[in-house]
Amino acid sequence: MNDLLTVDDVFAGYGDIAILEGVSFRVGQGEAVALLGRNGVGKSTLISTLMGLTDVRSGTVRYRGEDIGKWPSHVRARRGLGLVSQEREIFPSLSVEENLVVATRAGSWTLERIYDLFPRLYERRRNMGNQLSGGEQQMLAIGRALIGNPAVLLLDEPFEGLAPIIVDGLVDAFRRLHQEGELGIVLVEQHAALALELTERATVLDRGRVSWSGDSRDLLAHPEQLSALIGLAEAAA
Ligand SMILES: Nc1ncnc2c1ncn2[C@@H]1O[C@H](COP(=O)(O)OP(=O)(O)OP(=O)(O)O)[C@@H](O)[C@H]1O
Repeated sequence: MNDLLTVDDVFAGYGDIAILEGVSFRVGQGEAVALLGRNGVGKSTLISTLMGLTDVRSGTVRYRGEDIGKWPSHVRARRGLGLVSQEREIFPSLSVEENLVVATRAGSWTLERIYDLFPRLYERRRNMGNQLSGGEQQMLAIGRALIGNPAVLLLDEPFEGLAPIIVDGLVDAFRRLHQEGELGIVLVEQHAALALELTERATVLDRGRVSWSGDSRDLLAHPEQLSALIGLAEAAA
């Protein structure tokens, strides 16, 4: 498989605070990788590192084989890294459609294709960003990332805080995106079992280091190992 993103032995953090200590990670085209671990182990920091938003002390981050360590985050976004952060980052005073239009970059993702994936956004296209439910905001955040026509989609806890029926809809959309096979997807998720069902491979972090990396099905088949890695409550979620 062609790797889109490759992280090799990265040490990174915020100013003098070291968070990631020797993390290696990769995602290829058409592949979904889960990023798991207890609260505060560095999952979001790794996503931020991929986007160029942390201070990298050593190690390399490559995109399509090219060292992108010096690329600012807006260049990474323009070249193909699409981020859906926990903050969602939609414009509250723009309509749904305007939010999508301002994020558009040329490629196969168009307004029509976004509305086909999320019919709810079509129904709400004239609503302002601040007039949306949490689930609709998350659909819009994912739509905004997709219409930027990324090669890699980075999803930081996309199902967090949403009602089960809304999560089901987002999970369906996730499966569809994955089946289309165009994107590399990184899924940060607290609900480990769900994340493992949705992905081929998983990386588990523990206090800034990789504690496990391998086939998602293997970890799903060994609940005792999963709970030892990430805690009983998270494994059962
Ligand atoms: N901007 C920041 N400046 C300083 N420290 C930070 C910053 N952001 C996060 N941290 C710290 O980095 C560590 C890792 O946080 P991070 O958000 O990456 O963990 P996480 O695994 O994503 O956790 P969660 O599941 O709770 O989101 C934590 O100790 C956190 O307090």
